[in-house]
Amino acid sequence: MDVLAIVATALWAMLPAYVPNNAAVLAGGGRPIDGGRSWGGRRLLGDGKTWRGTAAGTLAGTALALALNAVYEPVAATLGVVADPFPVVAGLGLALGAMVGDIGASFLKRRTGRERGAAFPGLDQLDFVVGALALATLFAPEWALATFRPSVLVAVVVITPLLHVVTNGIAYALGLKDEPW
Ligand SMILES: CC(C)=CCC/C(C)=C/CC/C(C)=C/CC/C(C)=C/COC[C@@H](COP(=O)(O)O)OC/C=C(\C)CC/C=C(\C)CC/C=C(\C)CCC=C(C)C
Ligand SMILES: Nc1ccn([C@@H]2O[C@H](COP(=O)(O)OP(=O)(O)OP(=O)(O)O)[C@@H](O)[C@H]2O)c(=O)n1
Ligand SMILES: [Mg+2]
Repeated sequence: MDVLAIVATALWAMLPAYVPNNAAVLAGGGRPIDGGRSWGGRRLLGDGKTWRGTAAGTLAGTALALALNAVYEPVAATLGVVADPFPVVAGLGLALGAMVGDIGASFLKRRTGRERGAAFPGLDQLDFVVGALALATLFAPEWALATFRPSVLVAVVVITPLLHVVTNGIAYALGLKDEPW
């Protein structure tokens, strides 16, 4: 695979894991998943992880995977994407995994004394990637292992932090987030 095909495949395959983060920001808020509970004097997760945001993110990512399948032939082939269409369980795994990874990162951030919204460079950019790849591999092992070959994984790990910084900057500029990370 040439570099362009590797990058296009990484972006294409990760879209159902990227968009949940955006959807959660747009639809987030409401009752926190941890119900306000604390552990060791600090919140379990914090008010940044809500049921509505998690549900919206999971739905948006899964729906996007199915939408991408609908345009798979003309778009993926043109972009040089080397991946099979998303099995619905792969879309679900990517989307739910992104949310679970982000929730896990919030748990760790609270345990290390970071308040809600505090930056944790590296973790903030890759938490949802770990969750998405883990759940996609769990739910759809054949598709995930065939799609996320080593070269594509390297592209995901390199590109995602850049995308995360840019889109968080856009969200902050648009007033959608209180901090640009
Ligand atoms: C191109 C297609 C098919 C879909 C793109 C769908 C889409 C919604 C793009 C919007 C990206 C954007 C500019 C959003 C800004 C506004 C917003 C709602 C931001 C809020 O989210 C910020 C942040 C929150 O995450 P956090 O909780 O962890 O802090 O979101 C994190 C961002 C990412 C995880 C990465 C986002 C990247 C994308 C949404 C995809 C970018 C799309 C491409 C690079 C093109 C796809 C290329 C190919 C070859 C398919
Ligand atoms: N499962 C989720 C994830 C995100 N969000 C919404 O998206 C915003 C941005 O998400 P993120 O940056 O991950 O949360 P933070 O507020 O920074 O909280 P934390 O410090 O726990 O990351 C959150 O404030 C929240 O409004 C949500 O409601 N539910
Ligand atoms: Mg944050």
